Amino acid sequence: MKFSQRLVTELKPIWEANHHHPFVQELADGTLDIEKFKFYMVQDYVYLIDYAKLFALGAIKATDLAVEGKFAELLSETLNTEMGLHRAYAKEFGIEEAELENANPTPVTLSYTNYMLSVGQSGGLDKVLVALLPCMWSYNQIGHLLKDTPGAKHPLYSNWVAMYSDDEYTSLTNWTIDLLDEITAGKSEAELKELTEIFKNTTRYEYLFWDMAYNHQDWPKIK
Ligand SMILES: Cc1ncc(CN)c(N)n1
Repeated sequence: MKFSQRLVTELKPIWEANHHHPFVQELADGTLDIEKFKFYMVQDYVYLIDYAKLFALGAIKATDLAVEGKFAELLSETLNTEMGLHRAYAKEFGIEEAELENANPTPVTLSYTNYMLSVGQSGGLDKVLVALLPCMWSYNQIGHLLKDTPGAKHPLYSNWVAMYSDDEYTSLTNWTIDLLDEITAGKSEAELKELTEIFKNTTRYEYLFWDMAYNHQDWPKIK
């Protein structure tokens, strides 16, 4: 069995909990409170500033030129296309770009990005991949799940659904999954277990991120 198939089989309950989170469900129904979406969008922008660096780490740790180039493409897509969507939303909400960029990360945002970056910096390409993959892969699946829901026609949420179900995003996600399968073929059970733990942690962070956005979880208001 390919390692990617093993991951989704082993982690099915968490994986599906992400798909069924109320934030995602209400996005699909088009009933999500706009204030929750705004809070999410700002936090997601701050998240992506650091997440994009994982692709730079992928390029550093790549052992061939084609892989290095693809990570450069992923970095560029994140900074320009994906974050471009957030900048367009911010404009619509009257949020200045500087405000977006300098927003204070919540405890969950900070912990999630710090975890990924620390795993990515200390490990090889395999660890970079399992750290970053739940983010891409779960959003691509959610994008496809939402393609035929009212959310895909919603005046505000349709662009979000279109971004993550898009062919380009799907093909970059599939490339990343295939690379993981390629470089994990032949690894020992102990190595695969360690990689599964990292993938599990970032999958759980995805859940925490939806929860943080849905419940507006921020730092305590103590001066
Ligand atoms: C928290 C989070 N996870 C995943 C994605 C998709 N790149 C995102 N924008 N934000």
